[in-house]
Amino acid sequence: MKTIEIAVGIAIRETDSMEVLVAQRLQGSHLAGSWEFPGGKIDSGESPESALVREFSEELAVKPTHFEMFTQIDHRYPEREVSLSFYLVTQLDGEPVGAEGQRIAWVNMAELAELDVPAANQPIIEKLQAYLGRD
Ligand SMILES: Nc1nc2c([nH]c(=O)n2[C@@H]2O[C@H](COP(=O)(O)OP(=O)(O)OP(=O)(O)O)[C@@H](O)[C@H]2O)c(=O)[nH]1
Ligand SMILES: [Mg+2]
Repeated sequence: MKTIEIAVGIAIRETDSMEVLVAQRLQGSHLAGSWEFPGGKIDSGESPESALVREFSEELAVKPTHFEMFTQIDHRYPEREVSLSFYLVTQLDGEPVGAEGQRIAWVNMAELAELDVPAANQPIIEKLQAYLGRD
């Protein structure tokens, strides 16, 4: 099975607690209805960082201006194999919207733990909770 390379951004902001930005996958897409971190497929010849910036523009109409590598994992779903590069996005130019009609939300770590997420994301979320604190 051919592995699909994906760039994903975990946008972080601090209000009363640490919050991250999640988006609900659209009907008709892989893992429809689950709450993902925005991102998508890296085009051939494209760098992961360029893909991250492009996907944030397409999906959220914002520009990540500060980001760093967080972690990388490979995951095999029954129907496809993905290689996911997760970035921590600490600064955005603009206010994110669901530019493709998807629901988006800023959630704290407790709220994130309650969401239905892609199976590949579970270890990432645990790492994020350890990194940001649980509340
Ligand atoms: N964006 C994103 N994709 C994820 C996450 N976790 C995870 O397993 N994936 C999987 O990685 C793949 C991402 O592809 P995508 O559908 O977002 O790709 P895309 O934005 O380029 O859309 P497209 O299919 O319309 O070209 C999907 O199979 C998705 O299920 C995540 O947190 N964010
Ligand atoms: Mg996408």
